[in-house]
Amino acid sequence: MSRNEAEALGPEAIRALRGEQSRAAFARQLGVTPLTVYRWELPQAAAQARRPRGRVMEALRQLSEGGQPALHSLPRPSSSLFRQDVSREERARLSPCLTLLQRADWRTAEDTLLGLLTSGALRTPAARALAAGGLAYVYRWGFEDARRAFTVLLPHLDEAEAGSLPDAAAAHVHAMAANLFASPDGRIFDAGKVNVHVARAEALLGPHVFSSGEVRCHLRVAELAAAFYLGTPELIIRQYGRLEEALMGVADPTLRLLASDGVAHETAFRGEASLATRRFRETAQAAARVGYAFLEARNLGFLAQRRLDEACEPDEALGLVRRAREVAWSGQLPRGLSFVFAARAEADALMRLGRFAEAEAVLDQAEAVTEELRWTPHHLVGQRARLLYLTGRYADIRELAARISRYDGPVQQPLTRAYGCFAEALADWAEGHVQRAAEGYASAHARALEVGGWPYLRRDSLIGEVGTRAAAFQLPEARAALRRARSMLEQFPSAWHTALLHRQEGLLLVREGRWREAREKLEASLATFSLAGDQPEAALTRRTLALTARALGEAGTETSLAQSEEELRRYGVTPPLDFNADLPPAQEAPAPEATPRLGAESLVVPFERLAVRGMGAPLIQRELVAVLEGLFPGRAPRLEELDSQGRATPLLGEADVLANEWVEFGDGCGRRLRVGVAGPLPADGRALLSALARLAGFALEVAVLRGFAHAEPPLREPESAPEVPGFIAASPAMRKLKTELAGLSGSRATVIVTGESGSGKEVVARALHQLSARAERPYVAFNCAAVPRELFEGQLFGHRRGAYTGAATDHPGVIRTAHGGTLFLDEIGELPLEVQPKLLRFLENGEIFPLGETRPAHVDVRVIAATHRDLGQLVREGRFREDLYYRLQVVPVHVPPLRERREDIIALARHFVNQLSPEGREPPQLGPDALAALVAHSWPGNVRELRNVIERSLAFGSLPAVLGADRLRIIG
Ligand SMILES: Nc1ncnc2c1ncn2[C@@H]1O[C@H](COP(=O)(O)OP(=O)(O)OP(=O)(O)O)[C@@H](O)[C@H]1O
Repeated sequence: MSRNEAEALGPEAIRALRGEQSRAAFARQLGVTPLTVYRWELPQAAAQARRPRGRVMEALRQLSEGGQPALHSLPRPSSSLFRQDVSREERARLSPCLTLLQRADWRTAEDTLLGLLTSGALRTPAARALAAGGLAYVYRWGFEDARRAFTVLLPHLDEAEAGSLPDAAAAHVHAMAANLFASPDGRIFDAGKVNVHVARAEALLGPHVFSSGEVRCHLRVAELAAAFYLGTPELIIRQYGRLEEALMGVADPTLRLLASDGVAHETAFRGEASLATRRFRETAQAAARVGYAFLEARNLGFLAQRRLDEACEPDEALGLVRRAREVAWSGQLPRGLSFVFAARAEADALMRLGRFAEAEAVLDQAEAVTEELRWTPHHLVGQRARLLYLTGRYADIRELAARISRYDGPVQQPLTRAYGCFAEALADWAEGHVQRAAEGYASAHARALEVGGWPYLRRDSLIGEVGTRAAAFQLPEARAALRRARSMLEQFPSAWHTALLHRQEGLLLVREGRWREAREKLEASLATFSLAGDQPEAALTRRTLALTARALGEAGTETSLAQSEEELRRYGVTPPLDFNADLPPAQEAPAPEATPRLGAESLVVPFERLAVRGMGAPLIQRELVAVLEGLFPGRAPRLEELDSQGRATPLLGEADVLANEWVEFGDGCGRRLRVGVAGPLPADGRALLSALARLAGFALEVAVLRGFAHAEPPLREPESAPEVPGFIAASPAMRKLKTELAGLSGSRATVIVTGESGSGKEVVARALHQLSARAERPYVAFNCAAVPRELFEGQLFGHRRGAYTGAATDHPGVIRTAHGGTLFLDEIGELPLEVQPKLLRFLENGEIFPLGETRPAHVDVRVIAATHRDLGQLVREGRFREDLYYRLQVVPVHVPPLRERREDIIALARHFVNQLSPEGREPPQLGPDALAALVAHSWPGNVRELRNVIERSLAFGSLPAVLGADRLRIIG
């Protein structure tokens, strides 16, 4: 290379070549570190200044000639990069710290790292950042203290953002930051920032970054935690399996433990309850072996809750929580959200033993922690409300409800309000306002669904709704709630909740006049509560049972009633209102006509047939019907699937014979089925039908567990996505999209809608608004491509009169106009570069600076952006800011092109024909040839093109009765 060329690439030339790119981006392009670029740009005389040499110089020269650097000819980044950035001495000092972290020896690691950072022994920025990252790791994962961790990491995060750290160190810092922003602490938690830092770290990761497998695993841990704390099931589902996959490349034992904790939660969320229990147990045990107190305690708390759901003895759960307290929370570690979860299990266990005062003290402690963390109080509402209910403090439940509904903290606000609604319903129920209580439970359920599906609140609300609807004599509604509650319990099983549901069902059966079946349910409830060691609830069920027996005119009921009430008094439980007290005494239907008795031996062969392993679901269903045909000849057995409203879809059997003896059952994955025969059946015939249906239910569940049937547990009932007027979604892809939109309706998360031009992005945005809790507030659409650059900022953020030439009046700006509602930013890719940081700021903290105003304005707006362009490409071209890009990607929604969802074509065409036909005239039918032509076309202009075709066909000539293919004139 000539001397001239070398001189041409002095600091100035390099800065010019870099242009608007960050040092990190420029360095990545050349395969060097940002520090190297920084040194190239120093004045030649500076001590640290360097000049590019060799193949890097060659690449720079290609760049300066307008070409792309031939990256393959550059030295591949290698682990030596780390050697360059951190001196040999520093490495020797840092490496033992890594070992300490891997051994979960937090105290020594803290001492050593603090010593290194304060002694001045680490001089390079990379070494200091790595040490600080390690210390933050100690605080976050060793001591569950995200705030302290943050303070340590923050200065280095700034360096990483500024591009002044080498890639490897910056990747580590971003990964740690992602984990901190995913911490359950109301002052810190920010899912958008998690996204940003995950993306930054990922962009920097490469084979040259030491322990990149570990960093990736950390990123997955952060993403999963953020999804959980944000509480959006769609986001959680998106993470399924990713953490486990990332774990495969990890050797670090501490990190493996941390990740297995996340995997256990994911398993629980998927409804694989027993596997989740096993994972919590294994993680707790493994953490105990290495002396990792925080993780042991945390998993013991979850294990205790799982065991309570599985109906273990409360003493066992208390033992688990006691151990958790011993290892972590008797002064050793600060109390974070893990403490709250453990305390919740503890309070639950204590209440089962009737130790209400102790339970209350535990709940008080836990509540103090949530307040300190500025975290949502909803985790404790269920336990607190139940405690108040059992001890007869109904006014306090109302007070609790009001307090929860007022919660205005930063996390899961709508969900917390839904819990408030739940507590209010309980207060109504306790005071006998059954109708209002039923509505309250229904509304808590609906809100939980709206804000992302929350299964546990839905389960509890549905159980409450069964009893209250029954008490209010709304029997079909009670049945519908029962069906949905059972389906929820199959996906999120809990023996204790099943016992509660049985009791509610008992109440419903009484109201339906089916007293004997009610007794059976109540006995089942009693047995399960006793199994779960819940003495007060068992006593309550015993009392209900005694009341039922009394109504049936049985002898000795007064004694058992008195005994159960005495037992309740001993525990300090106030007996609730007896909702059946005003019913007339039971009058059971006469015994059906005598038919031959069915003995136990008649069960053997049917059981054998149904219990054959290896059958898939369709075979089991057929076998069930065949078995019933054999057992009940001439009674035309049928099998049907039910939706939550009780609407039946026939699956098997003769549809034209009336079946009137039905038994409902579940397939263990949320589907409700029913099997019926023409009745009436004798009592033992009905018992046999029930037994076979149950067995078939188990067989179906086993088939699913063994992988003989495909079962994606439905996360919400299929009818949960309500209709949106004018939004056509006939294809499976669009129906799924609509369900997703309904799931997102309660969150404020920014949504980005992508899809080809004319595919319906704006329609999707509008539907999302209409489905959301903001539906009654403004929806404002703003097309970024339609506004001249110079007016852009004023139009978006508002301006005062005279703020710039031409601003003749005050303008509130579209953001303020949308306050409380939704802002749709169409063609976001056209957003001028200079406006992008301002929009980013608004997305991050809801603050805008209108032109000409001195103070920022706070606005509550949910932003939906849309683009038909490849934003990633715009980022690479430097036309769209990377940070804004990641900020927008919190919830991406893709609208497929029309050619990929042909099932929508006819539905859309009919919709447009109806919409565009002149008013007062009968819209024409689409002829068969027209339908065929519509379906055959490839629709490059998507739905817009389809709309235009229909519009054109209606515009010319008189309106025919049938629109034929000739009138459509599809072009192309
Ligand atoms: N699912 C749908 N149901 C009813 N109408 C639809 C649907 N999808 C699209 N349309 C109609 O098709 C036309 C184009 O839709 P829209 O403007 O939402 O597309 P877009 O993807 O935002 O287009 P662009 O990228 O050009 O802005 C509109 O008239 C809209 O009403």
